[in-house]
Amino acid sequence: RKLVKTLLLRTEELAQMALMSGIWIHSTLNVRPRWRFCPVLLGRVIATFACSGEKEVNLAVQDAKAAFKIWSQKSGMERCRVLLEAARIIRERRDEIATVETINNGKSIFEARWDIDTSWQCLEYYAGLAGSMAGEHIQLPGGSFGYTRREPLGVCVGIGAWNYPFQIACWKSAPALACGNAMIFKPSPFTPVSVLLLAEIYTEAGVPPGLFNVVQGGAATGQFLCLHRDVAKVSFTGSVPTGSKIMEMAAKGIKPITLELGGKSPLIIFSDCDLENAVKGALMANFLTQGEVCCNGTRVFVQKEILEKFTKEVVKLTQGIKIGDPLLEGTRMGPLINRPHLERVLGFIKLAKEQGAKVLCGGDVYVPEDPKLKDGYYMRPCVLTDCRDDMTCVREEIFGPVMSILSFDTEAEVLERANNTTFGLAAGVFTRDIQRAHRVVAGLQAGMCFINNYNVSPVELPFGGYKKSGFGRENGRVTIEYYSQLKTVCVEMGDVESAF
Ligand SMILES: NC(=O)c1ccc[n+]([C@@H]2O[C@H](COP(=O)([O-])OP(=O)(O)OC[C@H]3O[C@@H](n4cnc5c(N)ncnc54)[C@H](O)[C@@H]3O)[C@@H](O)[C@H]2O)c1
Ligand SMILES: NCCCC=O
Repeated sequence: RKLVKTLLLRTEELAQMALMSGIWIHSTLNVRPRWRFCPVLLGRVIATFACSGEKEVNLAVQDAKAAFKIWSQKSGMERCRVLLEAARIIRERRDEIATVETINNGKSIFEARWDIDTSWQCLEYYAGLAGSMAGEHIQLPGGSFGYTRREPLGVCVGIGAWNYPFQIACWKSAPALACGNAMIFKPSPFTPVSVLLLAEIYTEAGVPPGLFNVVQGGAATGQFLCLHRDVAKVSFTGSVPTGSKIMEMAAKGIKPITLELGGKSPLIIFSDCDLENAVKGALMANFLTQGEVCCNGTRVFVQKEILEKFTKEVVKLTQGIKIGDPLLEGTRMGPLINRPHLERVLGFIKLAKEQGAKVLCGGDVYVPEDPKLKDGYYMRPCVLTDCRDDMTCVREEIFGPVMSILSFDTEAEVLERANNTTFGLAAGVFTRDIQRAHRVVAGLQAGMCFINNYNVSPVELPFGGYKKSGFGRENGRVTIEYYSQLKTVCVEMGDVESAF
């Protein structure tokens, strides 16, 4: 807790520095237990974080177990009040948290505020459910009966990706805490800062000490958490390869897991769509958070009749996206997370060109005029056309601002092509034909489907993937199932009828 406090002080300094100079954090250092890692700001180290090793993970689990004993005995309404208070504090500190998140990740302050909104909304939503969680009463012969109790799992672990650091921590911890669990959260070492504010806020709202604990570090720290015998569940957000490792570790302890993994989602634009909305939807589907969004609709299938018109409008709007200092109100695209990732994304574009795609705009490094931003990992958002289904840019998750446009003729054809992927996180359809919209969505192999919009995140709706995009859900009522277990109690009101 002492460490967290020190880091919180550091976070305040960070926010101050950011406000003064318009900057961002990036961290590219190797992270191993007991090593220290340093997010870097404009080439300067801005904070130093200690990686948690086995000893620290054990301490966090020990604290969480103690807190669980207290928290799990509280009534749903008592938990509800604490979560509502935490939601209120997040709302009150929205701009401050958004500023820290912008520094943490590089996304525009405009967008970071949306993330903070979907964060406090999530806490409010599960606060509302906490008080109404209940089991069933089942009548049996002879006056006997049974009932079920919905019980928490124990100490849950949350492991987060770097693209939505604060939001991911809230989407995992809110349902976990509402169900009566404790949570230990490990953010990505690229974005270690903002979740510390969440820990502070939960404490201020009244959760017992240790109930929401943050440990810092990378893969090794994550492994200590996943393999710990007293950890009851792991909820993971990240890439498919890491998700597969989490599954292996969980299998050793027969632990339930939630996996929120990557995607290569289709966005289908039929010729009868409202073109203006479809164009706006395509930008929403591709360029939020510098394109570093798991559910992005990066395979944009456009019906041939409107291909030219749609493409022209998309390119026009894409070229108008304001790139720059993410802390400025007018900016809509900041720098990518770090240099290796920027290079990886540019590599995908190079390969796309080699494979026959045409770059209609962007796809190159962007150097802002402001000299203090010159070392940022900026690129201009890219629209690719002449794409084919077999190209690497159409098959693999790029996780950057790169939209691939493909054309199609018929509904049956596009549905087959849209589903021809190992991923299944999201999908979108733009059409004015209501029957077609629902018919196509029913045929899409994706967990989160949008009709006539894209990448909106109402916390009331379950979010999660099909196929290699994972399983389990975040948000919505169903997530209660993933953070609780049912105990059945069978009550005999008569005498024992013995076989012996
Ligand atoms: N489906 C979703 O909700 C969702 C949301 C955001 C990001 N993502 C996906 O996340 C990926 C990008 O995020 P990333 O680069 O941070 O992913 P990543 O898999 O590299 O890392 C995710 C987290 O796992 C930790 N980790 C790495 N190796 C580990 C191991 N062996 N054991 C335990 N923990 C380990 C990392 O430190 C980090 O905290 C993309 O594929 C994106 O699509 C999915
Ligand atoms: N707003 C939800 C984004 C989750 C994926 O990256």
